[in-house]
Order: sequence, then C-alpha cells, then structure tokens
Amino acid sequence: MAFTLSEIMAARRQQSQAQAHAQRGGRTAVEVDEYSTNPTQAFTFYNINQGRFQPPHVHMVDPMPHDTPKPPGYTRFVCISDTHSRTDSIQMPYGDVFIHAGDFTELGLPSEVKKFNDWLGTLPYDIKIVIAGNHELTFDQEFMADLIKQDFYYFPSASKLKPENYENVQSLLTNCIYLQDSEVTVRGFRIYGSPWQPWYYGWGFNLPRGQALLDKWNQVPDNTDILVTHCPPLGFLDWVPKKMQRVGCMELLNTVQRRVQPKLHVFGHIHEGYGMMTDGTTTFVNASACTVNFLPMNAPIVIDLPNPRTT
Ligand SMILES: Nc1nc2c(ncn2[C@@H]2O[C@H](COP(=O)(O)O)[C@@H](O)[C@H]2O)c(=O)[nH]1
Ligand SMILES: [Mn+2]
Ligand SMILES: [Mn+2]
Repeated sequence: MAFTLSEIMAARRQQSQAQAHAQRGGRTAVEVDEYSTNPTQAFTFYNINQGRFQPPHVHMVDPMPHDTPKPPGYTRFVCISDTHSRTDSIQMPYGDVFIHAGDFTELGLPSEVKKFNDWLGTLPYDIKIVIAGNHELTFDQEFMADLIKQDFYYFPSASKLKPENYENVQSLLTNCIYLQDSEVTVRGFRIYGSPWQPWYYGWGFNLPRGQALLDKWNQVPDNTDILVTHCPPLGFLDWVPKKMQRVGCMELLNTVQRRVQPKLHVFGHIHEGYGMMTDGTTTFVNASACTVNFLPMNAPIVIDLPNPRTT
C-alpha cells in the first residue's frame, strides 16, 4: 500500500501537534480522521509511519488466571461480552464488579432479555453493569421504528414483536445497571457505557464511520476510568481473519488514546478478537464469550484495578 509524501508529512505533523499538546498537559479534541472510512488502510498507515501499534508500548497481555488472589485495596472486574443467549455452560469466576459489553441476546426479544436477567440474578457480584450491542434490536428505539416502516423486511423473525412488549425493554433488566450513553460511579470508578458500532448490515445501534460515531464518543467524559463499548477501537483486538480486515473504529481509538485515556476499555463484537492488550496507558479487553461460530467457548476475563483514592 503506497502513501504519498504529503500524506506522510500531514500525519507526522498531526502526531507532533498531538504530542506537543499532551506535553502541555492538555487533552486533544478529537477530529474525524482522514482514514476513518478504511480502517485496514488506517492501521497500515499509522503502523508504518508512526509505529502506533508497535511494541514496547503496544502488546498482547496474558489474561490473569481466575484463581489469582486479589491484592488488598484492589477491585476485581469480571468482563464478558457476546454471550448471545448462551450462558448455561459459562463458568463465572470470583470478582466484585461484572461488566457485560453487549450482544447478550440474538435479536433482543423480550423472552431473551428476561432469560438473561434471570441469569444475572444468579451471579454473586456486588455490581453488575450491562450495555447493549447490535443484536439487542429492541433497545434501539429508532431502529425498531424503521423496521416497522419496512414491514420487518430485513429481520422477519422479529415481526411477531408488538411495540407494547418492547417499548420498555430496558425495564426487564432489573438485576443490573444498564448503561446507554450514560455513566455510573461504583467503588470510586467512573464507568461509561455506549452500544454504538460502525455500520455493518444494518443491525441495531449501527452508525456510519466518521462524524456520526465521533458524536457518540464525544459524549464520554474526559475523566472516565472504565469505558465499555460494544465495538473495538481500531487496531486493538479488531482483526477479522476471514476478511483479512481491521474493523475497529478509528474515532474510538483517537478518543481513547488522545482524550479520555481510561485505565480499562472493555468491548466485544468481533468474536475472533477475544483477548487482552495494552498501549501502556489503557488495558484493552475484548471479552467475547462466543467464538465466530457462536459457541460460548471463551472464559470471562478478570482484571484487578487499584481502588481510586477518595479524598
Ligand atoms: N468484516 C466485518 N465483520 C464484522 C463486522 N461486525 C461484525 N463482524 C463479524 O460478525 C461476527 C459477529 O458479530 P455480531 O455482532 O453479529 O455478533 C464478528 O465476530 C465478525 O466476524 C464488521 O464491521 N466488519
Ligand atoms: Mn456478537
Ligand atoms: Mn456485535
């Protein structure tokens, strides 16, 4: 893949401006990236010209064994995602705070949501945080209104749904804190959750790459400790082998690295990307429980974070 000299110079200028700004202690306002609509090209360009995804800062991290003792003064987060109504065989480890990063159903049917909520009720964690993903169709009110207008053309299996059965679908989640472009502070950690992802076959919470998604990420407060999104950022656990593509969101990456800099970013969506990485500032967790064949084979990922000082 060839880049022109002016493209390389522009990217270097952008990088040095961001570094200078960061050195002044400021956090950069994120703008739409010129490679936003082609994430595979963006990855290649920024990797070759800026070493943006290279060691020593960027590397894989081995998930912690579930029987590791928790150090005093730490909170243990149990991260999971993409369970797709297949929770029966999943062994849940010890922990304090449960985080589910979306796709807990296949279609967001109220029956599936109730089953998921019942499962949540059996889990022993102090706090349980859940966001939606593209499969939670009924949680996306605008999506459902459009689907009805199209007479359920794209999702005929959802056609039996009646609006009165899903209008308040969030209220079925009685055993967790549900976040949708919103935040909660637990044990001193500021946690923000958002379900949006780059458009892919017109599912729920799909948005075009670029400004539309950046508008959502711009709602994340600067001092967020833990960011939960359904989709990955570009370059972190976002590789789709069968398409040989990077599919993470460029604007999400820039928001995480240039502005918010959370301690932990939990997501899923790309089942093949299950695992853990770091860039030296943020730990990235793709917690997809299901494989690409929708088999719930991947264990929840646990991570200990030091409790924030409260003054
Ligand atoms: N090439 C792309 N593949 C994608 C994208 N989003 C999802 N996927 C693939 O689908 C599965 C399952 O996703 P789900 O949301 O239906 O559970 C995922 O593991 C990928 O293989 C995309 O934007 N581009
Ligand atoms: Mn999924
Ligand atoms: Mn998904």
